[in-house]
Amino acid sequence: MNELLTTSEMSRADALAIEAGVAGEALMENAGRAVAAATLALGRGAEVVVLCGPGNNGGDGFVAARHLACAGRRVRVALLGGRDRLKGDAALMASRWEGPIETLQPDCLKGAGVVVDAVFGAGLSKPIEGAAAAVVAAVNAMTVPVVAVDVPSGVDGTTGEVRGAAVRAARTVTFFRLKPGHLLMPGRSLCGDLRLADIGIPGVVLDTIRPSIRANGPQLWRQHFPAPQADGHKYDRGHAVVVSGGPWNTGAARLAAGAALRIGAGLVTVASPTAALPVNAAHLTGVMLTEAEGLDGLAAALQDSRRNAVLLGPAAGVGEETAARALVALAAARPVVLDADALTSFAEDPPRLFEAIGADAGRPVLLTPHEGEFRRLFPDIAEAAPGRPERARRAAARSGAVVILKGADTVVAAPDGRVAINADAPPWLATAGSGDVLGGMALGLLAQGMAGFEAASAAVWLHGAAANRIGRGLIAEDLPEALPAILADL
Ligand SMILES: NC(=O)C1=CN([C@@H]2O[C@H](COP(=O)(O)OP(=O)(O)OC[C@H]3O[C@@H](n4cnc5c(N)ncnc54)[C@H](OP(=O)(O)O)[C@@H]3O)[C@@H](O)[C@H]2O)[C@@H](O)CC1
Ligand SMILES: Nc1ncnc2c1ncn2[C@@H]1O[C@H](COP(=O)(O)OP(=O)(O)O)[C@@H](O)[C@H]1O
Ligand SMILES: [K+]
Repeated sequence: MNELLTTSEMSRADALAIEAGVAGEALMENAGRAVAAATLALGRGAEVVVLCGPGNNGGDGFVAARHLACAGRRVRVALLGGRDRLKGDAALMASRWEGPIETLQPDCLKGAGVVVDAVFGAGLSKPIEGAAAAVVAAVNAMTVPVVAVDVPSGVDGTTGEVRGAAVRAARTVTFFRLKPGHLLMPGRSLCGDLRLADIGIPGVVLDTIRPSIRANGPQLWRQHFPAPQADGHKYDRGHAVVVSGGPWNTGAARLAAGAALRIGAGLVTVASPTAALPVNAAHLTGVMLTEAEGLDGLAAALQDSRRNAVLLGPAAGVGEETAARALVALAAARPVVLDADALTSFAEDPPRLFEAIGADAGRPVLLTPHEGEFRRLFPDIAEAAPGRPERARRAAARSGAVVILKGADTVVAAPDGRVAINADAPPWLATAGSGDVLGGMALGLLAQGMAGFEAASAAVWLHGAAANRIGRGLIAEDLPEALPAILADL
């Protein structure tokens, strides 16, 4: 059930269900009935105003209106555009609505105690303007609960972006499977409480559609998650290496190293420039320390093949020195996580990085950019691709790396096209050093042999889960400490 369907995949699901013998009319009837059921308890008997658009979303609205009226609610219906524009099942459902149909405009909302928003759903094809925009503004100025049908009108179901204007709903009822736009920002913040209704589309249609986007959660990677063996040795759980910045910039590497150890790497070593050895030594206990001065020093530290995964970037400094170190790490035939300054250091010449990744396509490389770092490495993709999942997917395909595009709605994409969207992280996770901890968590999972996409998705989810457990007041140092309880629950 963690598949997410783009709007075009959803219309394919609809068509395949109809091909398999389910009546389109029945799908719409079930959808509208589910909306009515989700609306009935709201507004304590107050009048419901159902706002219908010219397509099938409006058709669902007509069905909901009929069921609400049958259940004894006072209901008014307003339609955008003439009734003669309605086609197919939507026209049929409008004909089954026995009450009057008003013209959609802000005045229709007078006296409403609950609003059902059935203006636009999956068929949103352009920015909302004119009369529809005026109604959206009027709805959002009210304090009554709004139930959105499929998506809040104005939210793009595939990208979560607002086109022109969008309704802010208290509840959203969608059908068959969630859509990416329910989890991506700002869409997620406009949906309110999300409900998923079964409308009779058989699950087997997914075998044909093969959706590539999923909601991130343990279902996606639990079976790949490393479990310590009773007779295991610490070396069986990998030896992760985190490259430290200079003497004034060492904290980020230690945060990452602590997270790698907490998530189960058998050993973790900070590889430090000579001048930073004393400060690192003064702070490290379970994490080990080794000298890695300059490029030769790093290459020498990575000679030991038991050191089987490397993270570079946190507080590394932007410039040629860091870019060259990243190339040394990538040349050493083991999983690599590149974060922060290691990404920005390739802003002048991103293909140089992608070539080095491509030189050994067999091992996983993770890139962990936030939006700003992403734009520096993939400026054209950031400009042109519609929505964060597509941006991350194109970046992964181009770079050959798993891309973790960080934010409130972190997206993980693999070069083979798989995408996971994370929707559970709380806003207090945005705090100094939290990205370094995420890099360390991903590193620790790679060191334990987890595959790239699964390691990245698991790290992102556990990072958010740790933040939820800690609550407000979180600082980055707390995140690794919260992991044991979450791992125990997995
Ligand atoms: N698929 C399924 O399994 C099921 C789907 N179901 C329901 O169907 C919904 C999708 O229906 P849909 O495809 O008819 O699209 P919908 O959202 O009603 O809008 C299309 C109309 O709006 C118009 N329009 C668009 N944007 C506009 C704008 N900015 N400003 C002005 N006009 C604009 C657009 O005009 P056009 O683009 O043609 O010019 C067209 O007339 C889906 O969300 C779900 O609720 C359920 O019944 C159960 C089964
Ligand atoms: N509004 C938000 N809600 C939830 N998580 C967020 C939000 N904003 C940022 N994050 C997360 O916080 C972390 C910040 O990482 P990053 O940008 O690298 O910051 P830093 O460099 O300070 O560590 C990322 O994991 C990101 O996904
Ligand atoms: K809607």
